[in-house]
Amino acid sequence: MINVAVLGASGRMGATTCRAVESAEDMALVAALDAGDEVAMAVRAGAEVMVDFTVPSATEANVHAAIEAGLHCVVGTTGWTADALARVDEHLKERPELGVLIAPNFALGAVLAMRLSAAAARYFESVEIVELHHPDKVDAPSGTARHTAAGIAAARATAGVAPSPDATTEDPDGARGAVVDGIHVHAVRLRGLVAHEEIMMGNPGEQFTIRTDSFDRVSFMPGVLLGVREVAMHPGLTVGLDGYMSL
Ligand SMILES: NC(=O)C1=CN([C@@H]2O[C@H](COP(=O)(O)OP(=O)(O)OC[C@H]3O[C@@H](n4cnc5c(N)ncnc54)[C@H](OP(=O)(O)O)[C@@H]3O)[C@@H](O)[C@H]2O)C=CC1
Ligand SMILES: O=C(O)C1=N[C@H](C(=O)O)C[C@H](O)C1
Repeated sequence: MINVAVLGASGRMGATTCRAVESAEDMALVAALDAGDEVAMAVRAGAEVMVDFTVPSATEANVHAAIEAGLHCVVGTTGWTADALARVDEHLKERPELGVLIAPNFALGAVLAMRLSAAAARYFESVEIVELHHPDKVDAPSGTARHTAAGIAAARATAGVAPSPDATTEDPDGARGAVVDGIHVHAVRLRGLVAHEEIMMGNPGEQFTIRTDSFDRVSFMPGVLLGVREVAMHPGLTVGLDGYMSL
């Protein structure tokens, strides 16, 4: 049995994760914690793995507290900067036996969309990303869109591909969206949506679109449970669930 603590347990993802852990035959939910609770409570409850679905402003401190306490971490919360990841990496040098998985998206379709778009992007002149979410989401662009853009930008840089053509010189209202690692990212917030992403690529006379849709938060659970099962076998910091998959 793997003893699991969930941080952010009353939230949309935390509550879904608690139910998934309780339903898993090889796991026990030993602590369901929220704002105001301390990671020490998870340790006292016998947790081995902490799952974090909290808020971007809290997640880094939670992970450092968990490392200090000797817990493996599976993190779905967004808002991670390169500097924040580097600090976790550095902290883990003091506890080389621990694993930390930080994954911007646990849905299989989203993981595949990130990998496939990075593989395809070098073959197209233009690439843009549209991410679409429920209106209660606090951050934009989504963590998934940021990670997707980073992967595409790295692949295009390696292949020596020119920036996407764009003749826009007048855009006083920001209609062209955010620019993440040189890739335009457009964020839609609409009641009825859960989590969706479209990566659009274009060449003269053709378009290639990769789309992933999470219609329900249960879509993230196989990935979260995979993370919980595997994290102790992957010491150090892993960013992205694809690090635990054969892709
Ligand atoms: N990686 C993935 O696959 C996915 C990632 N996400 C990400 O997960 C995060 C959570 O999303 P979601 O569940 O929709 O958000 P919610 O707002 O529904 O849940 C966040 C929860 O965290 C709690 N919380 C806030 N601060 C702390 C803290 N310091 N310690 C413990 N708990 C805290 C909140 O409590 P209170 O309300 O009392 O403040 C709330 O219960 C977001 O960053 C989102 O982008 C979402 C879906 C999938
Ligand atoms: O807040 C959400 O809902 C989601 N957040 C993650 C993100 O920012 O990419 C993952 C998924 O898109 C759902």
